[in-house]
Amino acid sequence: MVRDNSKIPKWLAEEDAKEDPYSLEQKLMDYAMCKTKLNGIIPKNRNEVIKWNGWGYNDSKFIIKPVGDGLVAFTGNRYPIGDLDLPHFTQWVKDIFEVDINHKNHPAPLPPPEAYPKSLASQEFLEAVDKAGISKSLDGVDRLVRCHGQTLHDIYTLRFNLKKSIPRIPDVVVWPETTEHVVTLVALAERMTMVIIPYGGGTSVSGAVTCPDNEPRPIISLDTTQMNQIFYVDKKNLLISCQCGIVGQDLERFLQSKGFTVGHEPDSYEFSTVGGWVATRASGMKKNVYGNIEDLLVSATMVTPSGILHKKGLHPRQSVGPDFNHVILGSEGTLGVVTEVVLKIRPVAEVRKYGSVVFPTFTDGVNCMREIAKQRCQPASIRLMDNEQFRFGQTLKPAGGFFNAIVETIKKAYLTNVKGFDLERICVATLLFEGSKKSVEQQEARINNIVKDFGGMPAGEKNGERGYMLTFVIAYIRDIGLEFNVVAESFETSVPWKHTLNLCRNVKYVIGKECARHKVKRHFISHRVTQTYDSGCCVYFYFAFNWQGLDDPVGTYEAIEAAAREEILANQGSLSHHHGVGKLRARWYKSQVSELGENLYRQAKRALDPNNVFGVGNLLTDEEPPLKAKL
Ligand SMILES: Cc1cc2nc3c(=O)[nH]c(=O)nc-3n(C[C@H](O)[C@H](O)[C@H](O)COP(=O)(O)OP(=O)(O)OC[C@H]3O[C@@H](n4cnc5c(N)ncnc54)[C@H](O)[C@@H]3O)c2cc1C
Repeated sequence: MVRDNSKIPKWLAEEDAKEDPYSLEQKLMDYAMCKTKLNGIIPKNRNEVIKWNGWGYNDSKFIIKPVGDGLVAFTGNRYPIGDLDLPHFTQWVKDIFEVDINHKNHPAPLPPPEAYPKSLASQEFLEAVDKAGISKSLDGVDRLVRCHGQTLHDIYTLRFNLKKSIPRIPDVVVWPETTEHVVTLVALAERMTMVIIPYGGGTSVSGAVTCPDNEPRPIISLDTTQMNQIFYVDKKNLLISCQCGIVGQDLERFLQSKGFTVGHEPDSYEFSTVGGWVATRASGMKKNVYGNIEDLLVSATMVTPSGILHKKGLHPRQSVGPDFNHVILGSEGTLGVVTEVVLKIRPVAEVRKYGSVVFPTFTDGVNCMREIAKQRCQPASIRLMDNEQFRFGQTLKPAGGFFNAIVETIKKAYLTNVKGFDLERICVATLLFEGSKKSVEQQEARINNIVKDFGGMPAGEKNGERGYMLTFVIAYIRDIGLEFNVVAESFETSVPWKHTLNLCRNVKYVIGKECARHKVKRHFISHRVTQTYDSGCCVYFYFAFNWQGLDDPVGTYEAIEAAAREEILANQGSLSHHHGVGKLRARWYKSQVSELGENLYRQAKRALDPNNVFGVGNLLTDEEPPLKAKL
């Protein structure tokens, strides 16, 4: 950590310490402590730490050990299932997908240096970047690892299609460190007819950071990860001011060491950035206590080709016309670069406690979630898995039951007092409580009471903790699936309570029907309710299939997911609760916001970015003049 104590802001020095119980001296000390550039988890050479063609840390992955008929294990020691053999999971994979573990698809290696397309960036641009003191790279690998996010399409292309051709990759990568650097880059791009794609953690699952195939202009990948400075922590007003490239886990590590938290934990928070959260309208698992990103964002600075969009002051609320934070939120890299933000913080909770609850059926579980939301007593996080996901989760334990398996808990209870729990029908909610000891106890008691009314029963703390751990590990499964002919992806929506059960049932039905139509022999579809609100919830689907016998696995997957999305919309679900629109869902954008709404967005784009410097191609399916590339 490098400390910079030199610039204490004027406003802070000028404040009247006498009238303020939080003394000026203390403030100055806090400020000095906080003006900090973090040593972030993502280095410039991101592929040294993170997989370039898959999810997560290089040292963490599912592998098949040559034991017997093949045994799945998870490597590394970052997660609780690290370095463990997973015989139940091995069997599950064989049973569900009928995979042949002896037939492995080997992913393509990184192409050699001469294989990358020549950069289209002009000498004039490169010299201007050097002159401004901004770090840059023309290296093929640096460019390749930033041409994509985490969609199935992206990862499949990198693993299996590179041998045929290299997709459109950025022409140059730049690492600005300040808002001034970004202003310079945007001005250069505007003057030299270039495109900028802001690149944070690259965890997008909507195609939002993927380079548009047909972009003829030079593409700059503006990597924000070196913009990772904390400006200050304001303990009195409970705010943090920082740059946009800070990765979630770095932000939390820093803040928690000072006794605070933002509390925003999307499942990708190990790698996603603050700027990415704002640009995609992210939602964290603990939103019930801390809020979604739109609740946490007090102020944002966005550099656009037309100037800097930034609203004055750090007011708790304003009635000053439409809130332009909401033009920045969800802009998906199409309007400018978010360079700095002020977010709300909270003191770290005294107690963090997990829990789990079993229900006889998913319907009981959803009805209970609805009641808990109605009474507004949701813990920090509450998630309800369907039976398929519950059974799948059970397989991710080593032989001999290292974990306190939920099945054991239920069996014991079944034998003693609860009759009628069918392991083929039950569903499980995992809970995470945060707060004071007393408030957590009260919340838990209240929830357990409601749960009883819906035929549910508590299933222990360990099972809950395990459920949350699995959230992070599940993301690693797709990579090994791809090696054995299984494609997998998730998609999500938000839906009013009264349509939730129908939506879940109908989407599963449509997926089954579409799989049959596309001659998919073995598939897996599962859902969970991940967020709850007064008026509805977020439903998150996992879908995977064995692609044996199919010519175009990704095309087939996309066709089936599109049918599922149509069904979601027909069942009053939204286009997205938190993944965003990107390129994947752009075809439905107009239908969701109305023609006038889409036109309003286009006019905002024209006002902020008239020459389409931020021509990443999200939200809109076309690029009408004047958004069309000008060459
Ligand atoms: C395993 C996994 C789990 C996930 N779980 C969640 C979840 O629980 N909740 C959730 O909300 N999302 C989740 N996501 C989706 C994704 O992590 C979020 O969309 C996240 O907010 C993206 O942040 P990022 O820094 O990785 O952005 P990137 O992927 O780098 O970029 C996403 C978009 O934001 C733009 N962008 C990035 N930074 C800036 C900036 N500074 N200024 C302007 N535009 C910018 C990009 O141009 C792009 O359009 C998950 C994804 C994965 C792969």
